Amino acid sequence: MKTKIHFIVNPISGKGKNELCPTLLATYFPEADYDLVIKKTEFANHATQLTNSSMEEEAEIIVACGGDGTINEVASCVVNTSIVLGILPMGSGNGLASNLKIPKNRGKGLSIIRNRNITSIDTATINGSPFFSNTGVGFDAHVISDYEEKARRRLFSYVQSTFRTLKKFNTGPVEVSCDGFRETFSPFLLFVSNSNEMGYKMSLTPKASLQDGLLDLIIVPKLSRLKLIYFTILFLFKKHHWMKEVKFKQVNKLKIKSLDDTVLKIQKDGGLFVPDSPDIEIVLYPENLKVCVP
Ligand SMILES: Nc1ncnc2c1ncn2[C@@H]1O[C@H](COP(=O)(O)OP(=O)(O)OP(=O)(O)O)[C@@H](O)[C@H]1O
Repeated sequence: MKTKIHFIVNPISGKGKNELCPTLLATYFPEADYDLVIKKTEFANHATQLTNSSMEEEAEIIVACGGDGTINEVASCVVNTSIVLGILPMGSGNGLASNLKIPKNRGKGLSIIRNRNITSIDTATINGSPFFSNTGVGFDAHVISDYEEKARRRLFSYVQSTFRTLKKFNTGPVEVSCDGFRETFSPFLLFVSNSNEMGYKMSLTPKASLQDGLLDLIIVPKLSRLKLIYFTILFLFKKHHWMKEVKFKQVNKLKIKSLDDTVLKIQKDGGLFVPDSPDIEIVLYPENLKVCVP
């Protein structure tokens, strides 16, 4: 029996113009042993439709070829099934791939899928919608909201969005509750991560693990301009835990309530997510996604 592998390629992720060359694929997956299908996404969320049809077509491995957004769309379908997720990083940040030590090099990425060294990782949901890397309701969500209006998916665009957001960022008070902990504050950051990397090798939660059955929560209340500069410098040097205002927690579920009843802006795996209510519930599910790793 041939192994069925389907590749879902997001042509616009990262620098764009992503393609998978069938001749290159054939050198890693000989026709005698593999049944390969390449599908290209044509619009946002198309990867979900394509993955669902690949599941009906009985693909055993479905490879997300893109960034964290594409992985989110593919993995949201295969989570809790025996279907294995493959990852070929083609995004801008590639946070999850980097945490899993999957390199950007196309040949190395294909070898990892061919070797079929499979592990199970934790996943999580926010108001029932899956995420795999991280989610946040603070500054990061507002940056992503600004970034999504721009055409170019580059590091420089993130930097531009960050500066624009700094000028206008404002959020109302929220209440966070988990495991006997309850806190009310107006967040600069309220960031929940399954992975130890956000992309571009940057991390707010360096102790997070994809296999510890826990989500890493970082809480930073609104800061004065001077403290914000200090936080940014510490963050760039991975020392933001030095600031007394920065709190970390490890939880397996938490609730966030918007106290002024506004529906919060949410960032989920680097994309904007609009919840249907001011009340947010985040839940971790241990090791329910199978992934090819080095
Ligand atoms: N043909 C398309 N046209 C427009 N948008 C698309 C198309 N195909 C996929 N998308 C959308 O592109 C978005 C961005 O994809 P993705 O997150 O993979 O790339 P990225 O943002 O460059 O990488 P990263 O998240 O790692 O920084 C996804 O939300 C996806 O729904």
